[in-house]
Amino acid sequence: MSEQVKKSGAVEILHNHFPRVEGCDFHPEWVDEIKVNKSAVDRRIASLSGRRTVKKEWQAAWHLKAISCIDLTTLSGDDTPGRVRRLCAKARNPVRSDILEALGAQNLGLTTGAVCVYHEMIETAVNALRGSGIPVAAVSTGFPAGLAPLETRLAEIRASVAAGAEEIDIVISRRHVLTGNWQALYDEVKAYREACGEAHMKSILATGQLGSITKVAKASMVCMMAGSDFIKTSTGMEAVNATLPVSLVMIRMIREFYEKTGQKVGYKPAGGIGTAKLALQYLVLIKEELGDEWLSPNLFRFGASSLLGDIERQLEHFVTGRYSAANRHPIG
Ligand SMILES: O=C[C@H](O)COP(=O)(O)O
Repeated sequence: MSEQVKKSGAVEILHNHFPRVEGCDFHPEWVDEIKVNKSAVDRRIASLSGRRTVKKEWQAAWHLKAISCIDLTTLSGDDTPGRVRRLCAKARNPVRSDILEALGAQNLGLTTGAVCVYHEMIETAVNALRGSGIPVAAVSTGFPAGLAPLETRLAEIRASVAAGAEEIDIVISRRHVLTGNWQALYDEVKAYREACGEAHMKSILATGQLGSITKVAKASMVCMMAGSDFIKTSTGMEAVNATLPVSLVMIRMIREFYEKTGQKVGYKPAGGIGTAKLALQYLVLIKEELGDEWLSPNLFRFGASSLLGDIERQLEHFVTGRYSAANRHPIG
């Protein structure tokens, strides 16, 4: 492995051997005191691209790190066991062996962070990933709208855990945020957490539907109080999904929750993150705002269906000097 790739501590695969977030009692005053200065957020994000450029071996190392943090996702009405098996094969071997060898990274044990599917595909994914240590994440609670009856949503979580999902991505009821009913949001997420048992829970806020970034910040805080292991931006199916400004607001809430409780909550931007360049901007933001500890699959994931293909393409360019067609890097 090249010295820089090695020195960067590019990848550590620690699937799920990480304590659950406990959460805490509901503190309405923590929600009331939250205020977000939108222009300050926009200025901070505008300064991001000019502040740090990562080149050559360092860039390759960051790309490998990004891969280790991907929840490789397929959430489509026409998903088939065959597609899910191909996706799982890619999760096990995310980068072509000739590229890894050229990077000297063939012994890294590189995999994606998880594979993310609908409930019906859990069994296929669990079988295809057996022995790899890669967890299966299942979207749940009536994903993406979350408007099934509460008992149905809770039963879906329990069924997905019983089927072998180690991570459950729940969707919150957006109406609780839009009407400012923070107690109802807390109760809902806490009930989801209980239904998850030992499975890790990621709470999807659907930020593009919450009306304002102040509401995003407040909803983030409530979801963490209720015991979310991760907070996640989007289902990938809203009109607006993950953005850097929204991410800054959410990770500052993660920092604030850590300062208040000592509990480390993970972050998962999802939806529309399809290029290696954008992925690196997210990693820089995490590094600068939360520090290196959060740059690990235990505390950071990308929810993405096509990002891996672009990163592999950039890695191939790094080792060969040539760009290949995107269709030479199929995902599933
Ligand atoms: O959570 C994952 C998203 O649904 C994936 O979104 P994407 O297809 O835009 O990468």
